[in-house]
Amino acid sequence: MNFAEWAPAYEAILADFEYDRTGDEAARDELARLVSDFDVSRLDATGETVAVVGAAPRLVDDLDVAADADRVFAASTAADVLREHSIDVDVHVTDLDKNPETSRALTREGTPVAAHAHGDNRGLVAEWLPEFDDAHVLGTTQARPVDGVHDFGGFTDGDRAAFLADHVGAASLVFAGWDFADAPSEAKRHKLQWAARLLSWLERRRGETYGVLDGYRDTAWLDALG
Ligand SMILES: Nc1ncnc2c1ncn2[C@@H]1O[C@H](COP(=O)(O)OP(=O)(O)OP(=O)(O)O)[C@@H](O)[C@H]1O
Ligand SMILES: Nc1nc2c(c(=O)[nH]1)N=C(CO)CN2
Repeated sequence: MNFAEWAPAYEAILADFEYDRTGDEAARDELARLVSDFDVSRLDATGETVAVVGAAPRLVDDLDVAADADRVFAASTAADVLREHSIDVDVHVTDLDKNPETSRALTREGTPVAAHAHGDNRGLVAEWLPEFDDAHVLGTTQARPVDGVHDFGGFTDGDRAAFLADHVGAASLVFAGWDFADAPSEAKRHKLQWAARLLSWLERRRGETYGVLDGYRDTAWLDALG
C-alpha cells in the first residue's frame, strides 16, 4: 500500500483519536535521523504464508499457527511469548512501548525490527534507537514517508505487521494471538477497533477471509471515506 491509499484511513484515525499530525511527523523525522535505509527485500515473503502474531492472552493456544507458518511477523510482546516457546520471529513490529529490550536483543541477533515512530513515542525513539543494531532496523511511520522511514499502512503493532506482510508479497496471512473481545482497557479497545477496521480493509483488498474478524468485521468506515 502506498501513502496515497493509506492517507484517508490515517486522516480518519487522526480525527478519531485527536492525534496531532505534526507530532507524528516530528517523530518520523527524529527516527529518520537515527536509522539507515533498510533493504525491505530482506523480508520478501512472495508465495509464503505469514503468521501475523498479536499479543492477546490466547496466543499461548495459537502457537501451532505460528509454528506452522513459513514466516512469523510478531507484534510487540507477542515476540516474547514466541521466543519463550522457541518459535523464531522473522520481524518484530513495535512502537517500542512495551518490550524495547526484546527489540534490542533481536537486532543484535540479526533479526529485523520494524520500529515505528508516532507523536506519543518520540522519547522512546530517542532513547532506544541508538541501542539497536542499526543494520537490522526498518523505520516506519503512519505519516507521509520520508527517505529511510517507510509507511506500508496500519496503525496498531499487530495490524501494521499484517500490512507489512502484504507489502512483502505474502501469499496468505494467518492470525495467532488475536482476540477483539479481550481488550484489557477502554483505550486498548478503541485501538483494537481500528485494528479490526484496518484488517477488514486488508481482507477485502486481498480477497481473503480472516476468521479472527468474525463478529468484528467493519468496512462501513471505508464507505464513509467515499
Ligand atoms: N486482545 C488483544 N490484546 C492486545 N493486543 C491484541 C489483542 N488482540 C490482538 N492484538 C494485537 O496485538 C498487538 C500487540 O499487543 P500488545 O498488547 O503487546 O501491544 P501494544 O504494544 O500495547 O500495542 P499497540 O502499541 O499497537 O497498542 C496489538 O498491537 C494488537 O494489534
Ligand atoms: N500519535 C499516536 N500514534 C499512535 C499511537 C499513539 O498512542 N499515538 N499508538 C499506536 C499503537 O498503540 C499507533 N499510533
